[in-house]
Amino acid sequence: MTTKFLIEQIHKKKSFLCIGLDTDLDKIPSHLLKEKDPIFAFNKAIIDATHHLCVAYKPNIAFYEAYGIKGWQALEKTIEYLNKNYPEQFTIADAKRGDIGNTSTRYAKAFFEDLGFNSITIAPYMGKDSVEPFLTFEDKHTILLALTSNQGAYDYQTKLIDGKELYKIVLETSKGYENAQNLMYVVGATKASYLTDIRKIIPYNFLLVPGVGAQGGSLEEVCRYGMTKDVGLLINSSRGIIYASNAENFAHEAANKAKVLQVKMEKELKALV
Ligand SMILES: O=C(O)c1cc(=O)[nH]c(=O)n1[C@@H]1O[C@H](COP(=O)(O)O)[C@@H](O)[C@H]1O
Repeated sequence: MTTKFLIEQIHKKKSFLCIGLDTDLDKIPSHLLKEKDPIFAFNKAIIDATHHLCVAYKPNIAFYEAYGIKGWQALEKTIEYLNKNYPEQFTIADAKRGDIGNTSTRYAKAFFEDLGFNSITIAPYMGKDSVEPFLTFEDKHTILLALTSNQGAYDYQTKLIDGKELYKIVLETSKGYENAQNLMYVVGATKASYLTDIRKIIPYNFLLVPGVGAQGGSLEEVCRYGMTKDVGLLINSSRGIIYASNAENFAHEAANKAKVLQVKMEKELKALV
């Protein structure tokens, strides 16, 4: 998917919401457990009920790998369902991969070609040759972890190297990678106050911003400091939407939670024009 198409979808739907499909058998409504594939049944219901309120879905791969081959099959069915029925949705494999070049090439093939995701999250730690294999795919996006939402982000990411924070070095260095136009970055919503500095380094790139809802980040603050004239933001919420209810009408309740965020986003988009 091109970035231009993603921006068009954001304006069409008046939303830059990404719904995280962090599907956990211990948390989904118990009536689904008798389904042949409870993970897919849950995802399908959530997607069908929320697709008009969001522009992206982000399955976190850990939640599928945790169930072995069955989890992997549920992931495959979910991305196939999205690509077939809602091809306008931007899909993110939250896999946080990155390895030596020839291994990264295989990861890229797995998520971009075999599974058909539009994008993947990547850890920058192993450097240029671990990231560039993902960037060679046209109209696929590599979402590099810059400043993450968790407490551990302060262990390394904000540490100074020659007087500069490590996350700033990640941003500046990656701008020089081949096909850097295919880069997006992760910045946690809990780190909104850093966004002014971040936008000085990457004024245009899209940011994937997790951490609103369950982790306590503020959508309004993220928009205040991180929004660009082309929006430039995909704000993710996972648990806060998909586990809104355990009742039979869980998908409807999830849509209600998504709607609350979409309405706030519509307001932010109005202020932009
Ligand atoms: O790459 C991510 O998506 C990510 C980066 C980050 O810094 N923080 C973060 O929470 N995430 C992911 O975003 C989702 C957040 O989920 P909720 O806290 O339930 O909304 C999870 O899938 C996390 O793995």
